[in-house]
Amino acid sequence: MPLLDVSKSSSHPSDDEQKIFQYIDHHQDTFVQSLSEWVAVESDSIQPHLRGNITEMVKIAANSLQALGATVELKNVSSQDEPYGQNLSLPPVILAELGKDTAKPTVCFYGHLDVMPAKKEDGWKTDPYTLTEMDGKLYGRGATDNKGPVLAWINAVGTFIALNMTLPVNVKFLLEGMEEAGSHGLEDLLKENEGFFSDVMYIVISDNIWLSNKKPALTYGTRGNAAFFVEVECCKKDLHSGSFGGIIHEAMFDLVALLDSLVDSSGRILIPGIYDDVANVTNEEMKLYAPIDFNFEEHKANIGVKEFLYKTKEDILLNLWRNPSLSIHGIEGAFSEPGIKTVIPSKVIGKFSIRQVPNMNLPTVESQVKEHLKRVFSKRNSPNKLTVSMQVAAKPWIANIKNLQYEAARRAIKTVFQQDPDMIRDGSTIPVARMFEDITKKSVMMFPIGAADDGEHSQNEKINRLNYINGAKVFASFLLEISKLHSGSNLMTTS
Ligand SMILES: NCC(=O)N[C@@H](Cc1c[nH]cn1)C(=O)O
Ligand SMILES: [Zn+2]
Ligand SMILES: [Zn+2]
Repeated sequence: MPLLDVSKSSSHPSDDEQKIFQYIDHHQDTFVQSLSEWVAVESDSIQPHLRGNITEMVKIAANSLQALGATVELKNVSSQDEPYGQNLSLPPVILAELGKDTAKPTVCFYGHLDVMPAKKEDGWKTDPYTLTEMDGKLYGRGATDNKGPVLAWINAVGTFIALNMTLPVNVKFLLEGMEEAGSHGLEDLLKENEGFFSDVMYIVISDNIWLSNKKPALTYGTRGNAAFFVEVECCKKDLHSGSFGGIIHEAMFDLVALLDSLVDSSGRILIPGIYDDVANVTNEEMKLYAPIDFNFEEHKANIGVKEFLYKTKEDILLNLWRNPSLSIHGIEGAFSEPGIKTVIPSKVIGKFSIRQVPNMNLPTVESQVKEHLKRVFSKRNSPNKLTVSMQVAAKPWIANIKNLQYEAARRAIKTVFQQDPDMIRDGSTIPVARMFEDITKKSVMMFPIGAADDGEHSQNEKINRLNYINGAKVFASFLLEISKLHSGSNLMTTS
């Protein structure tokens, strides 16, 4: 039975790696300039009127891949997006490939080119679409989620080509532009292009962050997401609260009561049955938590909270990674600008989502949520109209860390960062991870390069220059390692 001979994994860069790392160091300003050009495109997938920017961003990325000599296809997505009941076309998805050597393994990298909304007025120190460097940190929307890591992959592959070095593996790229909205249309696209994955052996995603500001990590699980709209309508149009307040059942009264029924002050979800299918924690799983380097004070300082809901490292990680959580995101239709507008909104939509985990089932979650909200609403004897809909349905993902690509990534991290990674899960959702496994049956690994304090989705999102540059190095080293491991040169046979 072949086993990995870990003792042979060196942390000293090979001659090829030294040449590659030197090239990356010498070209770091060019790489930062490319990131600046990418960040300048407001490729926001949440606001429908900005959809054209995503297509522009897709074309820029396609050009970068073509410049490497890749064969690039822009695939139209057959399904339509339906925000607010309007049909809107979806941006194309990039399928690209470099190398077709049947003797080499094929690694496919997935990334996304869209970003979360950002406005300077939200509390950014700098313009979110002007990459700005301060103290070695590159601030800008998408810097870490996910334009920086996508470019780090392109820079890693580009370095082999610039140095006239043979790529150690065949490389494919799948880059999409709707991830932040829940990867609309991607499932259909994967099904329509199964042939693209026929020779792919490993799929890598670099769309999350480490658990620490300094210590690298590899990720083996993410939660899913079931996002809901709960809409209450009380009248045909907004009303003067002096003329009508006190005589009608206001939509906001109902909505606030509904939202308040979802979760208690300890963070426990109050929807009956929601915890029934959550997988039990095994001893083997608990053993993975012990060596993790989790710094409470650093984590609190990164986000500016006084305390967490839980007191121990284990409880925090269990509740972040493998227990469900419910968050309330906002209310559409309610006045939220500065000042006070003395109006009764006619229709309000509460938005919340449940990060679900193995072995929760999405249709079950959907009916539990709908039943619960209907029950709470019926007790209020309100004449208003209630509509509940599930807007995003993304499944959780969990990997086998014994897979060869985890060993290759661990070795690459050891070479570039001179330490072993934390083996972590992530509370957020990358919808495509589980889609890939379900549709292509290929194994997926998450290989983050961003630090815990990068502020994904938040104000002042950033990536450290060092992480971005070392990201290119560690990805290049990974390609060399996977090729070595694959060819068996580092495999040991035991009887
Ligand atoms: N970096 C990954 C990420 O932020 N993913 C989004 C995806 C999503 C889930 N529901 C809607 N979008 C996330 O919020 O986890
Ligand atoms: Zn992302
Ligand atoms: Zn994101």
